[in-house]
Amino acid sequence: MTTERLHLYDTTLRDGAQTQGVQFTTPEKIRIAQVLDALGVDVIEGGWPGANPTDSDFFATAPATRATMAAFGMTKRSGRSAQNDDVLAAVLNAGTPAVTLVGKSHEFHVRTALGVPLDENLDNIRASFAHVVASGREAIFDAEHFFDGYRADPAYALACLHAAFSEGARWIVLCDTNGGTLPGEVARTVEAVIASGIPGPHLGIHTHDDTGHAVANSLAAIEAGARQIQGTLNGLGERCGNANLVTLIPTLLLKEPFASRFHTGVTEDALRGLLKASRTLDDILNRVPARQAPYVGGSAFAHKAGLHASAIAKDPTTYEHVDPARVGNERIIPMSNQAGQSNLRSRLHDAGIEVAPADPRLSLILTSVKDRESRGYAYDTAQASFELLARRELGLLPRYFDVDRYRVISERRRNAKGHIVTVSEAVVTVQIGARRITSFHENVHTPEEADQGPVHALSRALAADLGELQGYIDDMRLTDFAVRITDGGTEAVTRVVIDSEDGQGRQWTTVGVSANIIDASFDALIDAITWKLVRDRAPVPA
Ligand SMILES: CC(=O)SCCNC(=O)CCNC(=O)[C@H](O)C(C)(C)COP(=O)(O)OP(=O)(O)OC[C@H]1O[C@@H](n2cnc3c(N)ncnc32)[C@H](O)[C@@H]1OP(=O)(O)O
Ligand SMILES: CC(=O)C(=O)O
Repeated sequence: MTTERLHLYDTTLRDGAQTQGVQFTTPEKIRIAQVLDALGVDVIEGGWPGANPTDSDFFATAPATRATMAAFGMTKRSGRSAQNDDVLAAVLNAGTPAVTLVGKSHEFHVRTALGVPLDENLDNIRASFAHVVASGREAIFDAEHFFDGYRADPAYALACLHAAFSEGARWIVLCDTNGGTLPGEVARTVEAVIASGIPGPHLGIHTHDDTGHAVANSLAAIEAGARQIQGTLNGLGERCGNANLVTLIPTLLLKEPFASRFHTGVTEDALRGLLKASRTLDDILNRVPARQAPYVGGSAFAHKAGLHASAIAKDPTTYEHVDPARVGNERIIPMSNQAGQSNLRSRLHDAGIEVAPADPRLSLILTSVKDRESRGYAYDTAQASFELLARRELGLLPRYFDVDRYRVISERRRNAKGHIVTVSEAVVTVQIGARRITSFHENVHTPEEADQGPVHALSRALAADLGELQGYIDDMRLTDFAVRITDGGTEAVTRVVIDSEDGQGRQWTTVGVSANIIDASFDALIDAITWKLVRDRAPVPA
């Protein structure tokens, strides 16, 4: 059966750059363009040349891509010709094969934001697209506020679309700029646009997520006939973001009615790189990946409840809508107070520990997990701490070292130049086999330096000298440290969760709980080091 082509248009580098708190550098934009190209999108909108130095630099140094590169700008301003509009000239001068111009299609915005007569806006759209088309570029019209405009004055909104289309625009993109439209209305409006004479294969959809419906609105537009979908990686974008391509792409490839009616430029193989593409963007933005992101989130295929884990062990399709491997994700059966023996045996198996179903120690481990969770621990993320707990109950945890004592002091004072600094000192004494080792670490930092401080000093002192074990932990690094005040039964306690990684690319999470934040951190640090020693099969010191 032949399928119809859907075109994916990415605007991470333009609308995504309008996300509050996001500021890409040129090298970052280049890297993201390469990720998008490898994924298989059709168009990469690189930014607005002339609007800021980064976007101009990007187009000057843009990587060669299989995807079509588009420069973004706006229709010409009133009072000058398209040829003499310097903003439009900068967009065309970027020399991209495609040019996207945003223009008004809502009479309220023409009157209020532009302050020009309605006919003049139509003339500006026509003149702009005639100019872009004459320059030999693929011309794309982003009809701003189209759905609101159509609701207010359908004839005028449609006239704006036809002004661009009649001058040769290849794509007419209906924008839900304020993100307030719902799927039913999107579908009806797209059908009306097609009925007005703009065929579906020339229609695109650009949605925002202000009601949480950006993806649903895009799908509604496709079902109604639109054939280009605009969106961003991880749903970046102005305010609440744009339609998330990381959600849309697998939906279009794996879900009906889309999978059997359409195809895109994304191959099955590239789809398996989806999680990596999403995480690369998080890495660049220094963001913690959203656990509950559809398809690619760390929890997207995490089966926490005992009943789920039990059925998953029999057949994963019982609780999974797609195979996680198809999007590069994996199944997790976490441990927690919601778990049963199926979760437990699955986690132990992942850790290389086989325990027979009837082994009474399974109940002891479960009881211990549930008891500790009631005191504030959380093992569904801290899988490494869970593994150590289980090994302890099973008598499989080597005794690598004992901590005799630690001391931490934090002092705020003025340094010799009169600047305020915080000095954190930590001393740790450990017993390793027959040796007793005392290590010291001091850091001096400004009050704003969040990655320094007493816990940092403590972790450095602890990892400074572990005798013959030192070689096993030298490549270890703490990557995240999260503190939460939680209700541990009768009173509030502090839960510290630490993420670590090593030179082999392994990442693991540990947890510590105490009324005292330093104690909680210390326990999580000890678990982090111990897990690394267990995984590296370090010999127990004599
Ligand atoms: C819906 C969207 O997300 S569209 C993309 C929006 N993105 C951005 O705005 C980011 C990049 N923008 C910028 O760097 C700047 O706004 C620039 C360089 C484009 C323009 O800067 P300035 O010349 O200082 O203008 P400013 O940003 O204050 O206002 C925009 C002007 O463009 C006009 N304008 C807005 N849309 C259009 C349009 N589609 N066609 C023609 N003119 C327009 C406005 O009426 C306003 O004109 P005015 O100054 O005469 O009132
Ligand atoms: C063009 C665009 O980004 C919008 O209308 O939302």
